[in-house]
Amino acid sequence: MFSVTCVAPVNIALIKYWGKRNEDLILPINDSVSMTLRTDELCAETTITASESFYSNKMWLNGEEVPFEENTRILRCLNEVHRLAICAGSQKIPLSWKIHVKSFNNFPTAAGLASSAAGYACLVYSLACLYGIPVNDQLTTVARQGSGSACRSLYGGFVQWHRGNLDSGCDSVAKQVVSSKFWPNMHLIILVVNDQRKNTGSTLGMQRSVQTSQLIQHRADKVVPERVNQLKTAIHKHDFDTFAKITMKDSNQFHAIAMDTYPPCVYMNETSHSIVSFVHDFNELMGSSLIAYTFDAGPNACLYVLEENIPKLIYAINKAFPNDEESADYLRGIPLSNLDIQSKTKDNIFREKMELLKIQQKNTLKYIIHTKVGEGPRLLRANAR
Ligand SMILES: Nc1ncnc2c1ncn2[C@@H]1O[C@H](COP(=O)(O)OP(=O)(O)OP(=O)(O)O)[C@@H](O)[C@H]1O
Ligand SMILES: C[C@@](O)(CCOP(=O)(O)OP(=O)(O)O)CC(=O)O
Repeated sequence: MFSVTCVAPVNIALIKYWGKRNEDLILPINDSVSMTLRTDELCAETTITASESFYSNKMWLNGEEVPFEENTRILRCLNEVHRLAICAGSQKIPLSWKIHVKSFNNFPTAAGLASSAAGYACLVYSLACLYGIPVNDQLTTVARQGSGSACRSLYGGFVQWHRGNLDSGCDSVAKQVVSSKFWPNMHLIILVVNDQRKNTGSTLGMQRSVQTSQLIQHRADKVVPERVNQLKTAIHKHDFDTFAKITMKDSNQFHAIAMDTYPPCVYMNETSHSIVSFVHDFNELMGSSLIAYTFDAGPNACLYVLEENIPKLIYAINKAFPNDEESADYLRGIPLSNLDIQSKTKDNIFREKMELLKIQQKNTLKYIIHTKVGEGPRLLRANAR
């Protein structure tokens, strides 16, 4: 009996993947670029056991058994890893042995917080560790077939998923742009507006967009290629202002396409839109873009911010989105206590500016997660008995 336990991170796209040119192989119509988050706050943890005595493949997600043999995405990942093991001549364990997969997410599943990205990246990475095959660009083509965005979670830092041109999908791979060490003070504040299961999943939503949106092809052909280059240049130069503008514009364009879909996919809600206004008001008052928002297929806001600007941002969030609770349950993740938020209340000019922010109703945010750029998946344990 062999078993491995691994963790894999979530990634949040700056340039969004939305639309497939091949549904089975999960081949996208455009490149995308993301930032991988550290695993301390958001991760999937997966244990895979292979044994000669298991009769069938089984899987449990967050403690509940879920179908394995009926899930074509999981089967495809397993078959592809087997194929790579054969190609690599790896004979660590017999491919005929059945496996049991147990996976947990330490955050809400299927709520628009990229659980499928962390989950499939963790599954594929764990299979690679189990069968002794290397983690490289080829492995990202396997994670891609679990969930498109999962291919980007196999690397840390900033990652580009190249759409590729081949029908086989061999060139539709993720590659690291820069490691997490390159911009270590890049943090993320997630404003959780709703952590319930969402209405239209990404898979169905983007399928409908490809079929009905007249804007989507223009985005893929004309807008994204230029944006990807500009964003990568901004990352290489540590140019937060440009990084922020591109990120916000791309989030807005993705939601414009979701709305151009027929029937429309409405992912953002009233609170999401008030967060957008808040960020623009804050940046305007500060005289440059200190925060960038992005929204995936749900109402929750991901705010990119440099570490040195977090005290200002948290002060402003508390002002504009007042909350009765200030417990650890409301402010989750990297502790804010060691950040000098109080000193901002003594800065008169800053305080006066913050008086101009529009105040929302109390308790509109459910909770806040503070995290930062992080590394790719890692092996926690391996056992042989
Ligand atoms: N740890 C995991 N291991 C394996 N599969 C997982 C795991 N977590 C989630 N999944 C799969 O991903 C599905 C959820 O994907 P879905 O795209 O609906 O939500 P999401 O990834 O949280 O949101 P989004 O992709 O819009 O950010 C689950 O139903 C399950 O099939
Ligand atoms: C809005 C997004 O988060 C969409 C993610 O879509 P998925 O990767 O969940 O879709 P499938 O490939 O069908 O599994 C944007 C992004 O992460 O790039």
